Amino acid sequence: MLTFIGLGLYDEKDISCKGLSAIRTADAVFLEYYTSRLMGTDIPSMEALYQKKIHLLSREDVEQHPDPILDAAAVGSVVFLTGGDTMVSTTHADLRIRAAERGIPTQIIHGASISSAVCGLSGLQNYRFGKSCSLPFPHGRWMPTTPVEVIATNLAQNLHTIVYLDIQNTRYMQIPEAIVIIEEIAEKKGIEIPLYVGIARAGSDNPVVLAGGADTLASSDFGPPLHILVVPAELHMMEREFLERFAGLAPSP
Ligand SMILES: C[S@@+](CC[C@H](N)C(=O)[O-])C[C@H]1O[C@@H](n2cnc3c(N)ncnc32)[C@H](O)[C@@H]1O
Repeated sequence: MLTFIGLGLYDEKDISCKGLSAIRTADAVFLEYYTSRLMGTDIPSMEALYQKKIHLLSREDVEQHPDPILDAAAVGSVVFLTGGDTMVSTTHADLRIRAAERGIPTQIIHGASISSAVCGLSGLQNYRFGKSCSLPFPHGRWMPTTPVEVIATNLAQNLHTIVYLDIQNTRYMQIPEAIVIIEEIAEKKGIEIPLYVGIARAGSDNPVVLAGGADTLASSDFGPPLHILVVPAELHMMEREFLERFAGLAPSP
């Protein structure tokens, strides 16, 4: 049996009771820590709560050499852990399909996801979101243009956009840096982005949520990662009021 478990958003205590008991009774525990991370904890604290040794997996382990995970799941009970919810903005559907091809039973135990936390913390209504995008770190002079194209397409259809920010080993893209990159590309393409919402440390006791223009957010201190950005479409009345009350948006004249 291969059980995919979402760990939730911030620390080891965000896991569901169902997820915790599946880990405690598992024969092997694998953790994928490259798509997202629980910044309020560390692996020794997770192992202490789970009462299990964690095997840390790289992207190559999961996407190119998953056989050790599948071999273990063919003969015992294996749990595969991911930050957030396990199938949201990840490629783990592929691993579930590979398990099914080998006749290995699978199940999912869900965790809280940043994609729904964004709606709760910003007041932006979930049914008004278009396609989301990821902003990678630039390589030398190369800058990714796709995220800005996704934002422009969504804005044209009056839809909000989630922008996931890159994680590379222990380097985490932060909101001010992301805005500088997006604004540089948007300017070259003649696209104007009137408003951003930046969210830091969703799921912690002190999340920061700020709404404003590029200059305001690029010069704001959001504190430690993880960070995420939303580019809102035209705001509905209640969305505007929520952002004014909870995210420092300047009241409209
Ligand atoms: C590729 S997505 C994976 C989403 C995850 N599977 C989930 O359901 O939450 C990871 C990105 O989401 C954002 N993110 C995840 N957790 C976050 C948190 N607690 N606070 C702010 N941003 C977060 C960061 O931009 C991070 O790089």
